[in-house]
Order: sequence, then C-alpha cells, then structure tokens
Amino acid sequence: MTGPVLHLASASPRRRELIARLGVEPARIVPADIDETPHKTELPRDYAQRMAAEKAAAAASDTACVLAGDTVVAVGRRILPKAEDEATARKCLELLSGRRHRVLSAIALRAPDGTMRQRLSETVVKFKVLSDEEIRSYLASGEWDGKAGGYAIQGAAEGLIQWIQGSHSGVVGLPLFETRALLKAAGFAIA
Ligand SMILES: Cc1cn([C@H]2C[C@H](O)[C@@H](COP(=O)(O)OP(=O)(O)OP(=O)(O)O)O2)c(=O)[nH]c1=O
Repeated sequence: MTGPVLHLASASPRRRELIARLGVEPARIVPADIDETPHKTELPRDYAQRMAAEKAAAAASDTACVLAGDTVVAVGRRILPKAEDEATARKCLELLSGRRHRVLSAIALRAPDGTMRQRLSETVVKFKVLSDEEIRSYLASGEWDGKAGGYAIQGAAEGLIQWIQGSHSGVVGLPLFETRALLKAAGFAIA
C-alpha cells in the first residue's frame, strides 16, 4: 500500500529544509502566488491562517496533500511587512528594539478531497535594545531580505534576541511540532 503524496506550496528554502527534518519528502514544490494584502482591521493570527489556507488552495491537487505556511511578525494588532528593502527593514528593527513581539506561524494542509486542516503556532520573541551601530551592521548583512519583520532568527539576528518563548522552527517559517501533528493526522508515515 502506498501512503499519501505531499506537495509543498512554498518558494521558501527554509520551509523545504524544515520539512526534511521530519523525514518527509515533498514529491513536488509548487509555490503559490497569491495576493498577500491584509484586510482592513484583520488580526495578525487571522491573516496568517488565511494566507496559509489560500496558498494551499492555490496549489490544490486532486491526488496529493498540499502543505502551505505563512509567518507573520506582529506588534500588538499591527502586522509588520516582509522586508523587501533596507528602509523597511530599518523601520521594523527600530520598532522591535528592546520589546517583545509575536510571531504567528500558520500551516494549512489541503487533502485531495478539499478538506483543509490548519494549525497555528505563536511565539513571543524579545529583542535587546538595539544601538544605531547594531542596526547599521545588521542591515549591511542583507539577511533581512524577504523576511517577515526584517530579521532572520536562524542567522545573525539570534545574537540580538534575548529570549524566545514558543517554537524556533515556527519563527523560521514552519512549526515542526504542529506540522508533524497535521501530517500524521493526514496519514503520513512519521516516526
Ligand atoms: C521572523 C522570521 C521570518 N522568516 C521568514 C519565513 C518566511 O519565509 C518569511 C515570511 O514570509 P511568508 O509569506 O511566510 O513566506 P515566503 O513568502 O518566504 O514563502 P512562501 O509563501 O512561498 O512559502 O520570513 C525567517 O526566515 N526568519 C525569521 O526569523
């Protein structure tokens, strides 16, 4: 008997590396191109869950389960952007300096019959107070590019983070505890 087939609806190399740690190999990588504009007054957790579900739906398959994720950095009800330029990354870092924020990491698994299973991971991250020099040198690294909130915990930013409470893999983009549970519930063979 053959088990279910997995497609990963993501262009993120981090999500590919993280899923590999569960010993599950996606048969296909199918990046989903969706409109990522938050709705007016949409809460960060609702936005993350909607994005993950829309990515999974956009990559729907009649024969495979489709896994998608979405990672959002939030300060209170405010959703921080994915930093695509240095000015945006700087604004994010200035805002995150010395305070705690939340990282919402949503995953969605769409079965071939259209059933959608979802999970949400929430992590609190505390940055040290960042000096101008620390911000300058972090921006020069370019590591922030394409990252929600303008930082990457898996890189040099971890040296600026005092503590986290929650899921490290969730902050990087795919919460492995929740992902394993979803895949197991969908019949994937995971030890
Ligand atoms: C906070 C944080 C985010 N990120 C990344 C994870 C996500 O890739 C990205 C947030 O954008 P996402 O929209 O979640 O994902 P993506 O556009 O990179 O990939 P895809 O939609 O195709 O799956 O920020 C880190 O790598 N490290 C971090 O510390």
